[in-house]
This record gives sequence, C-alpha cells and structure tokens, in this order.
Amino acid sequence: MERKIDEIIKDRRSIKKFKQDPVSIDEIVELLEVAKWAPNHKMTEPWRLLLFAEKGKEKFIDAFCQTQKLKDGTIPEKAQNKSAYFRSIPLHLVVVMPEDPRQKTWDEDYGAVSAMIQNFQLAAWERGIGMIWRTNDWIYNPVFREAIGVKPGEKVVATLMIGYADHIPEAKPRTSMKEKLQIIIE
Ligand SMILES: Cc1cc2nc3c(=O)[nH]c(=O)nc-3n(C[C@H](O)[C@H](O)[C@H](O)COP(=O)(O)O)c2cc1C
Repeated sequence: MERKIDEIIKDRRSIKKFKQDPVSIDEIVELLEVAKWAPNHKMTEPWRLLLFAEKGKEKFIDAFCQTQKLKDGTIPEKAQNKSAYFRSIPLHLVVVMPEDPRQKTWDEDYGAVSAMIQNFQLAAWERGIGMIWRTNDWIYNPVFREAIGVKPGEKVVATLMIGYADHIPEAKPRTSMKEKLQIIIE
C-alpha cells in the first residue's frame, strides 16, 4: 500500500550506516527527474550534479584526501578511516549551484536547490533508499572543489551519501510548531 506523504516526511532519517547493496544509477536518475519539480522562482534550475559511483568514487575520495594531507604529504589515520567509510557507501552525489551575484536571486536559487534536495531525499526514502546531506568543512576547501571540477562562481550545496540503510537512527525530537507559530487574526 502506498504510504501517505505525511508519513514519508516524518519517517525519513539521515542515514550514516549503509548496506553494501548497490543502488541503481538509473533509479537515481529517475528520482532526480522527480526532484526537479521543486518550486523555483524564475525557473533558473540552479543545479548541477556530480554522481560518483563505482570506480568514480575514488575521485571523490582522492579529493577529500587532498584536503587532509599533512605537510609531509601523508594522510592521517583518521582521514584514511573516513576514506574507507566513504568507499563503503554505494553512491556520492554532489549538488552544485551557480552563485548569482544578486542577493535576491542567490537566496531564491538556494531555496530552490534545497527544495530539490529534499524532494530527492523524500522520493528516495519512499523507495527505501537512504541518504545524508552533508556540508563538511572540506567542501569549502578550494583543493576539494578543484579536484572534483567545481568551478569558481559555483557553490557546493550538498554532498549526499546514498545507499540502503543498515541502521535507521531514532528521530531527534522537534519542537511543537505551536511554540513557533504566531497566528494573527486581527
Ligand atoms: C544544510 C544541511 C547540512 C547538513 N550537514 C550535515 C553534516 O555535515 N553532517 C551531518 O552529520 N549531518 C548533516 N545534516 C543532516 C542533519 O544533521 C539532520 O538532518 C538532523 O540531524 C536531523 O536528523 P534527520 O534528518 O534524521 O531528521 C545536514 C542537514 C542539512 C539540511
């Protein structure tokens, strides 16, 4: 039976532990075709996507490692462990946005990209595919950006690590909207 959208929104969790089972690239493309129906002022479609799969994941991992290199060129153990973790995740999707110099357009574009990403997360969750939206420090590092081909004037909005969930964390509590909501009726 199809689940209600309310349930999918509430049940979705950010996933950090993934199964080894591969995720079909065709299915990701299908989900992105759904995600693109996000609201988007002026229809700028302000996104570009880089999907790192199979051997291509090494390019993503290398880019990360380059940001972690010590002065003597070695990669610290912590970064090596993280690399192994990244390697174990089926897919890495990097979402890039062109940075419009006009504040209003930048804000609208960031809103649209965020809505597109959330559409993607929810449509994927409905099919049992989990992910986490990450904005680690190193995505801002020019070394990482250059290594994966992000151009000047583009912003990395998200790295999404994607796979079937091996562990679904408990939901973190949310404050009642009654505490956030002011109703003005006169
Ligand atoms: C813009 C954005 C950036 C995020 N960056 C990270 C991150 O760098 N690391 C991380 O563990 N989670 C990150 N998250 C996921 C949040 O931590 C997560 O959504 C939050 O803990 C609530 O958990 P839930 O998504 O399972 O409900 C990010 C979420 C958003 C919207």
